[in-house]
Amino acid sequence: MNHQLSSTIGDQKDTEKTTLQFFSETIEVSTLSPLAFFHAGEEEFTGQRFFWQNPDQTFTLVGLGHAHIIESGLNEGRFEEVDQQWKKLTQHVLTNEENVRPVLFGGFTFDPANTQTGEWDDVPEAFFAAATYQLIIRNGHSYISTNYIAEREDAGLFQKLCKKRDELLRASYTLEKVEYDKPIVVESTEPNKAAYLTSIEQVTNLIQKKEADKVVIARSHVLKFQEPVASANVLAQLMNEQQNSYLFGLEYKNSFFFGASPERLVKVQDAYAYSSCIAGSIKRGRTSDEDERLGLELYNDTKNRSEHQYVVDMIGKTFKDNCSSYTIPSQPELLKIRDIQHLFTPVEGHLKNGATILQLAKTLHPTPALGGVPRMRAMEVIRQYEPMNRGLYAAPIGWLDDRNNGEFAVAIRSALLNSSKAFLYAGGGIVADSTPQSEYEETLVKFRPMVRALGGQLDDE
Ligand SMILES: C=C(O[C@@H]1C=C(C(=O)O)C=C[C@H]1O)C(=O)O
Ligand SMILES: [Mg+2]
Repeated sequence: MNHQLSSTIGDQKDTEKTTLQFFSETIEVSTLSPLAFFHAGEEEFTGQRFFWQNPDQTFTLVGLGHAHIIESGLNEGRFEEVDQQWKKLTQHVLTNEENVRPVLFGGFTFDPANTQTGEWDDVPEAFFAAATYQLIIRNGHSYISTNYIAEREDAGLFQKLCKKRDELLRASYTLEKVEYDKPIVVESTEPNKAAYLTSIEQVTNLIQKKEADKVVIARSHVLKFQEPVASANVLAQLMNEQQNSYLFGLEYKNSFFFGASPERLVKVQDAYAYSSCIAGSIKRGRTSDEDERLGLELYNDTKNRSEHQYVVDMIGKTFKDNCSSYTIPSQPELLKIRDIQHLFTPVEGHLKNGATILQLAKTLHPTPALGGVPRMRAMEVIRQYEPMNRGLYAAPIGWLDDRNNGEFAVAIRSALLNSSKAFLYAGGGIVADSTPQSEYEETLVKFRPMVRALGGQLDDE
């Protein structure tokens, strides 16, 4: 591939012999199902795959195999560590296609200071990967990049990688016809329901005593299946059922963390940044009349409006600090997705001072939509009262390239699948006038997308 590749930074001859180079060769292929491509990697790359699709389906990303992983165990400094390592790794990118950049995909845990043990014990505080085989589908074009990192070009390795790429591609075209059966659930439990209900009462009291303004409390729901469930199967269900959401999936060892989130944390495209304030919730109606009535009820409800406003204030301040100009509407709109309606305020602006997407993610996380106000006090309250460790749930998940473009969603409406067991997560914003029963019911609505995808029982479907 030597003669086709050109270095994006400086002259290759200037680089020291020991410098690592990022070799990336891209081919454009005919329209390809991203799910089939993901599935094609099952035999060889299970545990080393990722999947991402944005809500309007203009950008899809699939990774098979790890060309490189970046992990961090740091509490403070994990965002910076990922940022620095990625910059170093992509200092010398050699590519034949300037417009398809190497991508890093992964996520952060919600709270590295949480010490509760459980299903997340293995997972580092930050886990990111650059894929050996990276599929990007955008504007109707499908590109597969074959990536490896080495001190110098390795023609033998590259040839082997290309052979495998062609096999994966052929397998993908056959796998497009696969039909996926819903998993069969044999057990469904709410392991910490009582503890959750008590915690809502305690946290509401504490807020009434002005120890905090808002705290988001979550809980889990556990499903067990007749047989191990494949990652590709749950992605297939999400692609069918959860349009208008970020669809994401990240394999780590024997686990698969996946979800369908409506919530953008941050997107950066050519130094322009976008975020979204999403907080305040009500179910969908069974008829359009009922749906409209519920929407109006949500819109005019002081409890939900206050939950929402804390998020607007905080994200608005972040944009004020980081942008030369930005826009934030003065009133929220309603965001309607399959099972739920939310109050929604979009925010966008021109970045100044060259803030990186990871710096913005660090500043924004956790917004009061998932943490609370004041932030530090809310985190302490969550650690003390929430009956679990969130792991990657409610935290930033997404991608960035080597040119500071990228996008992170907030990993809600999500679950951790481990062979024939899944942990589903949902929470809600607690303010002074919250009540345990209505918060519990709100989490039931938020569990629905994952329960549906995994073949669980929904009372009205
Ligand atoms: C915490 C979750 O969702 C968040 C909490 C919301 C609320 O309390 O109204 C709404 C949207 C999300 O920001 C979740 O889905 O688990
Ligand atoms: Mg709420």
